[in-house]
Amino acid sequence: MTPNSDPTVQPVPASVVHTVDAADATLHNPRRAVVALGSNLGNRMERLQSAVDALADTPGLRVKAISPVYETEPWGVEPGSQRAYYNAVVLVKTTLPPSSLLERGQAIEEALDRVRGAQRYEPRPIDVDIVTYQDVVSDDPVLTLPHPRAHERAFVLVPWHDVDPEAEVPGRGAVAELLAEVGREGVTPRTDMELTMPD
Ligand SMILES: Nc1ncnc2c1ncn2[C@@H]1O[C@H](COP(=O)(O)OP(=O)(O)OP(=O)(O)O)[C@@H](O)[C@H]1O
Ligand SMILES: Nc1nc2c(c(=O)[nH]1)N=C(CO)CN2
Repeated sequence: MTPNSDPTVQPVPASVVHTVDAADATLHNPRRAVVALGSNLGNRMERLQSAVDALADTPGLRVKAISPVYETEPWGVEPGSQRAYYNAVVLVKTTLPPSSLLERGQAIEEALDRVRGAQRYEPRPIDVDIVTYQDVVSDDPVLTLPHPRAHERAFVLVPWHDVDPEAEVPGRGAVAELLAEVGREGVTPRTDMELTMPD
């Protein structure tokens, strides 16, 4: 049969070819993302591990590294007003676009009993923040990249530096340098605890 002899076969518009090719490229081209986890309500370690398990269980996402766990002083609230957080950072590779990664993080928060209160920085059983997605820089308030406060948070920089000492915060500089500026105060390693990669 000659290419156009079947009248039911329509030519594929160039825009569709382009979109499909782009999606295909994404499938073969996973992106690096950094996800920060925090918990200061309920069983903090159990929540962090459940969040790691749920991330690892996400189609199109692979967990590449899990940082040590740190016990950290609550940031951004009156000293002594909240229980300490446990924090960790997870490096992932994913074919999900940034918006889907954010949605997945929020679905994990909900599944682990996170209820959004009226006040900022309320205690929470789990927080899943997208710290970076490849080198993307965006000021969209729904998903700001890199996370707008990550560069000033020792509870993010310390565990991130452990798993990727060469890391950079796009537009802000090297994690090692940012960490030297911020310092490690209030961020204590919990060497008695370890998050594990699910089987
Ligand atoms: N990089 C990001 N990661 C996660 N959420 C983000 C990001 N950028 C913007 N957001 C938006 O921030 C909103 C509030 O998120 P959340 O309640 O987790 O904030 P928070 O953890 O209390 O504070 P912070 O953002 O300072 O860590 C979310 O609904 C989300 O749309
Ligand atoms: N130590 C610590 N402090 C915080 C944290 C956190 O994860 N760790 N998360 C916050 C809101 O995202 C506010 N303050």
